[in-house]
Parts: sequence; C-alpha cells; structure tokens
Amino acid sequence: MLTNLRIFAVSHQTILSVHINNLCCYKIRASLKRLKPYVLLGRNYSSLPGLIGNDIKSLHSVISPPIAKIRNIGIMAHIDAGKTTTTERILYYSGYTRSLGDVDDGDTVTDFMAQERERGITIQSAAVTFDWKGYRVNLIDTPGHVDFTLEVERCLRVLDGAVAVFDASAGVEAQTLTVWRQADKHKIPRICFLNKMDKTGASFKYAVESIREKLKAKPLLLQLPIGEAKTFKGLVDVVTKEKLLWNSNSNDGKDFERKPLLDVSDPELLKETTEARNALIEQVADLDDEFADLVLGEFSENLDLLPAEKLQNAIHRVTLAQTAVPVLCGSALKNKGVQPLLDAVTMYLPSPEERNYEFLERISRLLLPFADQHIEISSLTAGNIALTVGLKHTATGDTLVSSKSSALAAARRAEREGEKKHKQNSEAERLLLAGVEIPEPVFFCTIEPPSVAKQPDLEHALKCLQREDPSLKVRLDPDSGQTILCGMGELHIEIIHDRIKREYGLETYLGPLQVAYRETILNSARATDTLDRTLGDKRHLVTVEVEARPIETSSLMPVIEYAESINEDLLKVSREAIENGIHSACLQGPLLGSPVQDVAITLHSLTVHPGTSTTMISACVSRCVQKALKKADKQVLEPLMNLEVTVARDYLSPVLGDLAQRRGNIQEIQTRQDNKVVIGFVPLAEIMGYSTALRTLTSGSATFALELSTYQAMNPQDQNTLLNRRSGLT
Ligand SMILES: Nc1nc2c(ncn2[C@@H]2O[C@H](COP(=O)(O)OP(=O)(O)OP(=O)(O)O)[C@@H](O)[C@H]2O)c(=O)[nH]1
Repeated sequence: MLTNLRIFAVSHQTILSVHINNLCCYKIRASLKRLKPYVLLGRNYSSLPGLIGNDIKSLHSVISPPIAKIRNIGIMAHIDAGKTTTTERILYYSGYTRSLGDVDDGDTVTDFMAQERERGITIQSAAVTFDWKGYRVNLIDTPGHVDFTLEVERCLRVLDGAVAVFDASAGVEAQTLTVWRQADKHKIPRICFLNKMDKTGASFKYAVESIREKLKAKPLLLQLPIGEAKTFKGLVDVVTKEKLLWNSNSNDGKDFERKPLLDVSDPELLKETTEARNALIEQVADLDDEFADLVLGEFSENLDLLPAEKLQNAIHRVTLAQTAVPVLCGSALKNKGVQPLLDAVTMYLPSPEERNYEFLERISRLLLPFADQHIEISSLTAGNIALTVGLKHTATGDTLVSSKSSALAAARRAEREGEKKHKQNSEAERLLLAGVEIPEPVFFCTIEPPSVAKQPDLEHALKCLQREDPSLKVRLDPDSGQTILCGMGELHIEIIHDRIKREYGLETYLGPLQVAYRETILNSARATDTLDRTLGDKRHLVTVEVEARPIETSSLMPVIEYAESINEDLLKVSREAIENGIHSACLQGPLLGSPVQDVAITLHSLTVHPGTSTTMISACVSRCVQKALKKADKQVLEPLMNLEVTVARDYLSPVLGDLAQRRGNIQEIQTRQDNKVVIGFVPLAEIMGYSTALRTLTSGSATFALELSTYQAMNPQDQNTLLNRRSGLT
C-alpha cells in the first residue's frame, strides 16, 4: 500500500547542488528533464517497512545499516570492458531490478542520460544503493572513455573500495592503467574482475600476467575458471575448494550450483585447486604477519585444515593494506560469476570505518539515490552516500561541513591525533576531502547562441554545466568577443553541445574544433614601457622594466621575481597589480595568442607617479611583459598524446602507415592473442577524427585509447605551416 507516498517534480535548475560525493545530481537532472516522477517519503521511518510493498523492493534498504556493513564502491575499467553490463547483473541479482538491462539494447539502469543510452557508453557516474546478504552497497559506475577522466577522478575520491573490470581477452588496457594510477593516488583498495571469460581469445592466465606486469600488482587468485572462451561454464572457489556451475538452462544465471570438489568426481580439478590454494596461502602469509603465525603454527602440518574464514580475513587485511589484489573471473554477459563477485565485495573491500574518514555534514534536505527514484530521509549515518538539493555555491570538489568552527575543531582534533600516531598517517586522517585534480583541456571551439537575445541563456547553461564538470572551461575571446568552450576531447565538446540543446532547449552553433596550443620563449629578452595618461585632473604615470626568460621546470604559471632595487614600500602596495598584469600578459602569447608556459618574469624597475591607480600599473606591466615576450625567440608547444591502438594482425601495416603520416612516433608493438597493440605518441592535431579513419582502415576491427602525455616543441617546419595557416597565408 503506497498511499503515504507523494510524487513530486522539481524544476531542473534547483537540482544543481552537491553533497559529499557530487555524483548523483546530474542523474536527477537528466531524469527530471525526462519528467520522471520522484518518490518522496515522509519523515517517519519507523513505519517504513510496513509501507513498502514488494513493488519497491529496494526501498527496504533505506533503514541505515551499521557502518561496518556499508560498502562504498566504484567500478572502474577500460572502455567496453563491461562495467555497465556487470553493474546491471549486480543490480539484478541483488533484487534491485526486476529484469536484466542490456547495454546493447540501451535499457540499462545506470546509463540513463539520453546520450549514454544512444551511444552505449557511460559518461557520468551513476550511484545506486542496494543490499547484498545484509550489507548495504553504494555502487558508483564510472565512465571509461578518456574524455571523461575527471568524472572518474571525482568518483574515486569518495570511494572506500573499487572493482576493476577487465576484458579477459585483452588484459590490462590503456585506460585501466590511468584509472589504476588514480586509484593508487587515492589509496583505494581494489579487487579485479576478469570479465568476458566466454569471449573468443579470453585467457585467465594472460590477463593475470598483465595485472602483474603492467599494474605492478600482486594478484591473489581466489578463483580458477572452469573452461575458457566457448567452453567457459563456471568457476572454482580456491579459498573454499568448491565448484560453482551455472545451469545452462537458466536464462538469467540466478541459480547456480555450489559443491565441494571431491576426489571421486573431480580428481584433476581438486589437485589443481589444492595447489592454487597452497600457493595463495603462502602468498598471503608473506604479506600478513598475523596470518603467517597461523600458517606456521597451528596449521603448518596440514594446510587443508586451515579454515576458509581465517584465509578470508587475512585476504581482507591484505586488500586493505593494498599489498595485493584479489582476482576473480566470470562473464557478466553470460550471467556467470557475478554473485561470487558481490560476495567478494562485501568480504574483502573495507567499510567506511576502516578507511578512517569522518564527515560532519548537516544538510537541510537529504535524498537517497535509487537511480530513477530519490527518497527523502531525515538523517544518514557516516559512510553513506546521499544527495542534497538547493545549494547555490557548492561546486564539484567542495567539502560541506555544518559550521566553520566545527570544521576547525575537527581539523585540530585530526591534526592532534595525526601527531600522536605517525606523521605519515595524518594525511589519511585529514578531515577535508582532497579536491579533484582538473585536467587541462586540450581542445577548444567557439560557441554561439541562436540569437543575441539568447546569449544570457547560453551563459546560464554554461555556468551550470561548469559547476558540475570543472574539466569544461569557458572563456571570452578578448578580440572577437566570442564565447570559447574548452574541453577534454571531441566527444566531450559534442556531449556538452548536445546537453545544452536537450536540457536547456538552446540550439547553439559550434565553430571548428581547434587544438589548444601553448607557447614558450627560447632566450631572455628585456623591455621597458611607460604609460602616461591623464584622466580628469589626475595624472597616471608608470614606468617599468621587465625581463622574460625561459625556465627548465614545466609550469603553466609564470615564475615572478623582483630585483633588489625595487622599493619595498612601493612593492607592498602594488604587488597584486603587478602580478595580475604579468599573469594576464602570459595568457596570450605573441605567436598564436595561446598561454605562455615555462617562463620567469623579473621586474627590474618600477616608478609610479603619486596618485596612479593600480589598474594603470597592471596595464603597463602587462604591456611591457608582452613586449619582452615578443622580442624573444618564440616556440609553439603542441599537446602530445599517448596512443594505444589494438588492431587485428592483418591490419597492422595500414595502421602503421597511417600513423607515420600523422607524425606518430611508435614506441612498441605488442602481441595480444591474435591482435597487435601499437603503443606510441602522436600530436593531438594529427589525431582529430581518428576514430572514423581507423574504422575505415581496419573495417571496424581496431580500438584505440588516447591520453595527454605532455606539451612538446613543434619542429620549425610544422610550426611555420601552422603559423601560416593561422594568419591565412596558406
Ligand atoms: N562476450 C562478452 N561480452 C560482454 C561481456 N560483458 C559485456 N560485454 C559486451 O561488451 C560491450 C561493452 O559492455 P559495457 O557493459 O557497455 O561496457 P562498459 O565498460 O560499461 O563501457 P563504457 O560505459 O563505454 O565504459 C557490450 O557490447 C557488451 O554486450 C561478457 O562478459 N562477455
């Protein structure tokens, strides 16, 4: 009986606020735009179980579980490894959904932005909450496409653990490496799931080796596959020495058989499993002293007697310490191996308590996310993930606290505790969540509203989009007055364009996509400048002398130095104006108007007539710095990308030939089953539209991943071609 439930809808602009995790707001907004109804519950939860019929099964998990029973986990992987399919299976087996969603049919729960369903990829992270065997799991599905790295980073910082999903036929792929490094940075315990064991070319051994070699991680083999590729039909649980077989007549994989391995029925498999278990025990004992004591003492005579639970506890500790990673396998698509994966999530990944985070947040309205539904709750225990609405100034990366004084008190307490323990622990115990690292956008293009009257609407839409996605930058071109969008890739900008249309009803026009170049100088140059202006009866007079010189360290911000002769008092009052002037000059280099990097600016002299405004000082310094930059020998820097192309053997030559024409620099060609993996560098300018070209060259059989490596100097010939093209000479 659901009479106490109310349905409400909110205008999408009010849903821009974010809570601890920032993750779910987009989803609300995307759904609201599609006018989905939202379920709002009253505040008295004592009667909740009675209220909820079996129709809304997942609402039972509204009741807060003890913190030890909470798991905040993310799923991360290379594009197309099967994250979304795995998530869908998880939701189905946990009883959260009633039918199996399919990415290929576009009806998954977590990929619910319209573009995601249409393109079959994950762009924004979806958070869903479900229960599994008495545990509350908050699960965040993260995007795999390189353009959306920031979204992944934003998720990782609130996770207590993660499941890394791999395509068992490909092993560790480029994007997995990037995400793995991010997870290392945030010290997130992980387990690995080797998915697609049913696929032709799937190899458990190969995938495990690539985890060892490429991720430099110690894999703990908790399962062995029974069969591979077409013959894959189940798994062996190495810890418990049981055989798990999925009934081939069952469509959804819900039912499977778990039987102890017996000498009479499976002598070979039992032998292999015993060997794997002994190896696992040895490996864990090497990493965990408490377990080593057990193994060397009580159970040294017969490891078979060592209870599975003791081994599981030790694996949990080792996973938490991140000295090794449990490895499991299965096939999400063929509905095999997902339930044991869920068991492993609850068994081996930590609770928020074990991760030592503390939250203080007190917010007026809290909502629990259930993908397409959001339920208002009165309170939430630490470690959970929730949404809040109506905040006006909070942006991605912020930490919310109830008051400044409580934040200060908690920070002081954390510091004291940090001092009491080890110094190196204090970072983990820091109260404030670290902000997200925002990657520099490498592409830009102009964006225009359908009419001048719509410019304010466009500005509003861009402001909202930027608050949720700091990797999107918007600036105004000072010369043309046009609005410029800067993003992470072609797809990123295309999606933003699409969202402005769908969510804000604005048909905008994009200019051609351009590469974000940078500039630097190759030698030192000095310049002097004087600004003398009389405004009303006030004379503004400034004279400056500056020197610009190249520096070795890679820095987008100019290093600012002052000569000793500069008057201290004058510097005190005008330092901010001087630095503003220098920064604004370095934003627009003399060659292409691109940001200038790797330079130091020294102020050699400064004279200011009394009464001169700081704005005039800024303007004079800026003009003088630009003069100096212009005098020096200049160099264009272009974004250089790491490229990894996986291609069938037969198509290797055309791919290599094409990359040579794109100024590609091949570092290595690896063999991966029947495929070749080409690893190298290529300038971003040459790789625009590459997905279409690659598809044509290889009849659609190749995939590729791109990641910004660095900014490199262009050779003189390429630089001349670019400059001539920009000035309209060619
Ligand atoms: N053979 C096989 N194919 C699978 C399996 N799991 C997923 N796939 C297929 O792989 C493709 C990609 O699956 P997704 O679940 O969308 O992968 P994803 O990692 O979420 O992709 P992004 O959201 O774009 O990062 C789809 O065509 C799936 O049907 C599996 O276990 N076996």
